[in-house]
Amino acid sequence: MRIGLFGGTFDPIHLGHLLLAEVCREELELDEVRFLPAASNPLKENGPIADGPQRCEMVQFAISGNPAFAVDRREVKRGGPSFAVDTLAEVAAENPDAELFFLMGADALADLPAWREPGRVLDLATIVAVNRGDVPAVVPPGIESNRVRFVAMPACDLSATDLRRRAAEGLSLRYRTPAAVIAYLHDKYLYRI
Ligand SMILES: Nc1ncnc2c1ncn2[C@@H]1O[C@H](COP(=O)(O)OP(=O)(O)OP(=O)(O)O)[C@@H](O)[C@H]1O
Ligand SMILES: O=C(O)c1ccc[n+]([C@@H]2O[C@H](COP(=O)([O-])O)[C@@H](O)[C@H]2O)c1
Repeated sequence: MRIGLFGGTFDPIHLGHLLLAEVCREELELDEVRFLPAASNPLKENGPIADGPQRCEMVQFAISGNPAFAVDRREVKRGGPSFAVDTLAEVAAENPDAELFFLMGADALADLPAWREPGRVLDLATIVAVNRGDVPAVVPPGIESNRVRFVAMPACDLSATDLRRRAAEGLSLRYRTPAAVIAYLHDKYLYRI
């Protein structure tokens, strides 16, 4: 079993996330990709705007109908800063025969040396890194390059920040995130000011 874990704040999930997961699934022949909404990113000063259950629900809507994608709510249930090493250790213990892959964009790879126990993260999972828009993924200093795989994704400029801004300004989110997510945002009046 080859399991991809895709950690993110997903505030909200957008088509860049879905495309990243799909190109990695295909390229690395993953049996499944588990989206892992973080309770909060330990390196970010400001927490997410939508709460954990809301971000999980949006991910669930976005991936519905894709049998290879799943949402894993453990970090939101655990609460506090979400350290990848804790989650990977749990998933590894639950799936002793699985090979784990942790998916991320170039910006997240650049931050990896600042994560908790990056060496142990690399022992537990192969890192799979994609370009973020036109910015290529590059192995940062101190990270063992033979534990990182690169996957090329069609450049996508979308960010959750941009979606939140558009939502606040009442601009269209159509084709930036799945329709069911847009409906949920409208319904919950999320990111409006
Ligand atoms: N357009 C994109 N192209 C490639 N990777 C992306 C893209 N958007 C997000 N990612 C990656 O997805 C993961 C989760 O990202 P996150 O949920 O923080 O979204 P974001 O769009 O970066 O959010 P924000 O704008 O709030 O910082 C990270 O590894 C990030 O690099
Ligand atoms: O483990 C850590 O120390 C660590 C530090 C920063 C970020 N992360 C994880 O990296 C993932 C991407 O975070 P984000 O906020 O860029 O979407 C998400 O799963 C975070 O929990 C993990």
